[in-house]
Amino acid sequence: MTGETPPSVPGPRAGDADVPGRQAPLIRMTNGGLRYGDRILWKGLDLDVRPGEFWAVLGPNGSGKSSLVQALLGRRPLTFGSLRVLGADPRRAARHIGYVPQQGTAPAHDVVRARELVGYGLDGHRFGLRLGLRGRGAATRHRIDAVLEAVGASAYANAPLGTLSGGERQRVRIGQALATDPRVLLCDEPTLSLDLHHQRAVTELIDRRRRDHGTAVVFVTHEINPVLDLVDQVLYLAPHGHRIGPPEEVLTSRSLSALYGSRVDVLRVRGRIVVVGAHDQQPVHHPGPDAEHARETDGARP
Ligand SMILES: Nc1ncnc2c1ncn2[C@@H]1O[C@H](COP(=O)(O)OP(=O)(O)OP(=O)(O)O)[C@@H](O)[C@H]1O
Repeated sequence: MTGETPPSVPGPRAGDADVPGRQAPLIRMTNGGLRYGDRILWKGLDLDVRPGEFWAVLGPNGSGKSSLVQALLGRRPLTFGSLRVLGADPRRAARHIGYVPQQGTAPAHDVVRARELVGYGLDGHRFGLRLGLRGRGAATRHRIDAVLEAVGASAYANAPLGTLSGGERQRVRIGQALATDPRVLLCDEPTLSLDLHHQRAVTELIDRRRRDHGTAVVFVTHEINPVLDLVDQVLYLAPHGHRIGPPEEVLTSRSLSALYGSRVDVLRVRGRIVVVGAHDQQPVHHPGPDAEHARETDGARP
């Protein structure tokens, strides 16, 4: 769709060789870390996000989930380690990354019409404003219409964003993120403050994209249950380090108690996960330089 050749993906990491047929990662972070001033948000992160995978990023307020998304977008350089997206510096891969931000528009976006916002996605002007759709070719207009239809937003294509409900706006934003045919989709709490019906609609749109096109999804959320059936890997960022693995390995009482440094109970009730004692509203205090990552001490990482 973009007419550009995407940057190539990296070769195998040590250990990949014993997994025949495994696709090369679209995102590879090696020993990644981020620090603001003297505060380390996270460090020692090794991520391999492969085509079609759905990653959920969980953790309490202030644990650095959005900062991780900013790093993957190439807006926030890592303090430690290395990051390649489609085998390149993330800024070079930006054209192939779709980004769905949190609810709540910048006021400047309120007057922008839904089809204009999708148009910015097509132009690669996802993060700024451009004026009007005049001068665009018929092919572009058709593409915008097709995207709006795919996300179920045709009915309000010409409505200013400020007049749409939260759920309607999120559909349009997903359209904007999908407009360039992204190979990686970064979603920062895209369902926050949506009702259950709209949460489901939004996650279905994202899931359909990865199933139909092999787009890798990184999905930041405070609420795992609406996406639990979709998740391949969880990255849990917490006060005492981080943990990576499938939900059944990461979301356990033992694992979360280690991550929070206090007793946390994980209960499974009718297919839902209930976490008791994780103090999600408590700001993260920072691991000192000698703090071990829970996944390193736990010894249960695959
Ligand atoms: N540019 C910055 N300079 C300094 N500190 C920052 C900067 N951006 C974010 N922070 C701090 O880093 C911490 C992590 O922020 P971030 O938004 O990544 O957390 P989060 O896990 O997404 O939180 P929430 O769940 O509340 O959205 C916060 O304490 C925030 O104040």
